[in-house]
Amino acid sequence: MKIQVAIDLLSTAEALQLAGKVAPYVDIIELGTPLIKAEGLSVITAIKQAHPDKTVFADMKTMDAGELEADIAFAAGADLVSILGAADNSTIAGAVKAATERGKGIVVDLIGIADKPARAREVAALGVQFVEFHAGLDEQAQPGYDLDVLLSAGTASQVPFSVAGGVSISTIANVQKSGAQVAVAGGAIYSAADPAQAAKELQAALV
Ligand SMILES: O=C(CO)[C@H](O)[C@H](O)COP(=O)(O)O
Repeated sequence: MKIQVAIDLLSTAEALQLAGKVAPYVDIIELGTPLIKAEGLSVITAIKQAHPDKTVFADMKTMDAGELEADIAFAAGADLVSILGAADNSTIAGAVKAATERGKGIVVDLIGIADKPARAREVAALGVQFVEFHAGLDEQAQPGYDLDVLLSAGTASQVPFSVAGGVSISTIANVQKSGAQVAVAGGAIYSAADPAQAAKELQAALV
């Protein structure tokens, strides 16, 4: 299983600093949606230039104009771009077209989707690289939030998937057992007193 650090900070300087600390322990560096909105596509270029050996994930959360939005993120240096699972299939297909032309990949984010396994199977058939089983920050903050529900849905989908939704050192073993290809960790790394140590411990917890 790969580890993806989600950088939900708000400046390129902070993102570069964090990425510099944790890069040795992660496979994928994600530029979070708030970061891209705050800094623009230039943050993607800055991170890719600093870490050309890492997969750079632009969390665009695109809902429309899939081909155009994916293409501008790829042109800026992204290797993977997220499109929302709630988008029309034509939006996802357009993004996959842009990815294919550039030799890159699309990840569909199932945030807000009720029947995640069913939608995962539909979008997998459109040629996406993997599907993200995702409970967003607001959903995680609600009482009764349970990551295991997300993990069970991922396993049931029988398609290549990642998991995002409060993944931490106490849950990463269960994420791996679920069969996920990628564990996404944001706050567990960027809010840690020592982000490099936190990322190192997540990596060391993998079997
Ligand atoms: O995409 C996101 C929010 O929409 C986050 O990056 C994702 O949820 C991972 O962060 P955390 O591990 O803190 O939940």
